[in-house]
Order: sequence, then C-alpha cells, then structure tokens
Amino acid sequence: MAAPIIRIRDLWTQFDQFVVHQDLNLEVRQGEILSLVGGSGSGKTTLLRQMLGLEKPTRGHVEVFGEDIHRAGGARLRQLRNRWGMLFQHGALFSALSTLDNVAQPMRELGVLPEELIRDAALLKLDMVGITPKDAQKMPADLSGGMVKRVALARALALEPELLFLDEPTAGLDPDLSESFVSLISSLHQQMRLTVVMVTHDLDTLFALSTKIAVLADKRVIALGAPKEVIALPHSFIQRFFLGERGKRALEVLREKEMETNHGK
Ligand SMILES: Nc1ncnc2c1ncn2[C@@H]1O[C@H](COP(=O)(O)OP(=O)(O)OP(=O)(O)O)[C@@H](O)[C@H]1O
Repeated sequence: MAAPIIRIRDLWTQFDQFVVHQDLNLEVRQGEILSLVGGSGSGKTTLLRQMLGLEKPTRGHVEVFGEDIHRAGGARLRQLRNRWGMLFQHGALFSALSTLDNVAQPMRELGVLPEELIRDAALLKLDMVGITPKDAQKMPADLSGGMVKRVALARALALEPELLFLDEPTAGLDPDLSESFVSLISSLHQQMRLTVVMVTHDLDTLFALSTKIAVLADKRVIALGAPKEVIALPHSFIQRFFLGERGKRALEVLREKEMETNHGK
C-alpha cells in the first residue's frame, strides 16, 4: 500500500463551546484523489485549512509528508508549503498582476530562479492548462471564469507540487466548462503523479474524479473508501447525500466510467 501523504490523528476542533471535529482520523495516500464530503457546517473547510497549516486544531496531529505541520517552525512550514499547491474556490488571482505574473509569482518568491527560466516555466504551466502565450499577457479581469480557474490551477502547479488541494474546483462553471476542467485535473493528476484532496458539493465532479471519498458527519470521518463502497453504507447522511435525485445521475456516470474501465482491460 502507498505511504500516507497526509495523516490526521485524534483531531479536535472547538470554537468556544462548539465542537466541530471530535477524535477525527484520516489518511490520504500517495496518488489518491480524495474527496471530502459532508453537510453544511460539518467542518470540511476548517479541516482543509488545518491540512494547509492555516488553522490550528484544538488538539491532535496533522502530518503532511510525515511532519506534524502544526509543530513545524515557520521556515520549515514554508518549505513544506512549496510541496503542495492550493486552488481556492474563486481562483483568487492577484488582480494587479498579469496572467503570466500570477503564475510566475510563486517561483519568484523562491528567490533563486533566473527570470528567463521563470517566464518559460510559467508559459509552460499555462500551456498545460490550455492558456496561450497571448492570453498570458492579459489581466485577470479580462479572462473568462473558466480561464481564471485554469490560470489559478497553473499557479497552484507552478512549483511542481506532489500534493494538490482543491476547494470546490468546479463551482461557478457551467456544465461544459465543468466537464472540461474535470478532465484537465484528471490528466494532470496522471501526468504529474499528484495526490489530490478536494472539497466538493458537486456530485458529477465527485464521481468523475474521486478514487476515495471521506464522509464527514457526527464530527468525525464516518466513512473512507472507494466511491462504490462508501455509497453502499447505510448511514442516513450518506443515503441522503448520494442517493437523492441529484445523486442518481452522477451514479450513472460512475457506472459508465466503470464499464469503460472494464472494457479497456
Ligand atoms: N473561526 C471560527 N470561529 C467560530 N466558528 C467557526 C470558525 N470557523 C468555522 N466555524 C464554524 O465551524 C463550523 C464548520 O465550518 P466549516 O466552514 O469548516 O464547514 P463546512 O463543512 O466547510 O461548511 P460549508 O459546506 O457550508 O462550507 C461552522 O459551524 C462554522 O460556523
């Protein structure tokens, strides 16, 4: 079995008297695309921020690449941060920087690479997500919503991370754009041998990408496994979330995908 890239142990999160996570455990292994699902307020975003070292849990351990990131010092945490990329829900590009400079910025921050190399690498990353050198000169305000997502993805991949975090990657995209963004993530996952952790409410995206699903309910991860295994569990949240009307179509997609895979064998 592949080594855990993320290991969360006995994690508690409490805001005043309000307990969000209680003895939560989770492992993400190399090469997985793990989706975190749960009801509104179940603590998905908080958990994601804790994995990124942006928020500290009340108790417990969050290990990324074998290190407890909440006990690592500032310099060490910065080094670890260079090994993962994050795609925020709304793209979060710097509006005052051109598309190219947005992607170049994480490389410039390292302060060691020559400018020419940075420009070439940024253009290469943009090419990987289907953005032309001409569009690379544009400002973020002049890009479409779908392009902003692609540029934000190129920026998240700028430092060739081993791990990629995605927060609602297809939110705000129409179904066609959403589908093409999903295939882009899927091919980059293979090409770059990435491990991916994502939060999504969109069942089409969830079933199209996830190799594993972690379900957050009752303040813990109540289920972790392959999509097919997880949706078969009798927990009431799981049944409501996956097997309502909106879940049925997504499930058909999962079955089609399975048939294609079996066909290809
Ligand atoms: N800094 C904070 N101070 C107080 N309460 C907080 C704070 N951050 C999060 N919470 C609370 O913790 C709970 C979990 O929030 P979180 O945003 O992680 O949930 P979520 O599962 O991502 O929800 P959604 O799907 O609606 O985005 C919520 O009840 C939220 O109000």
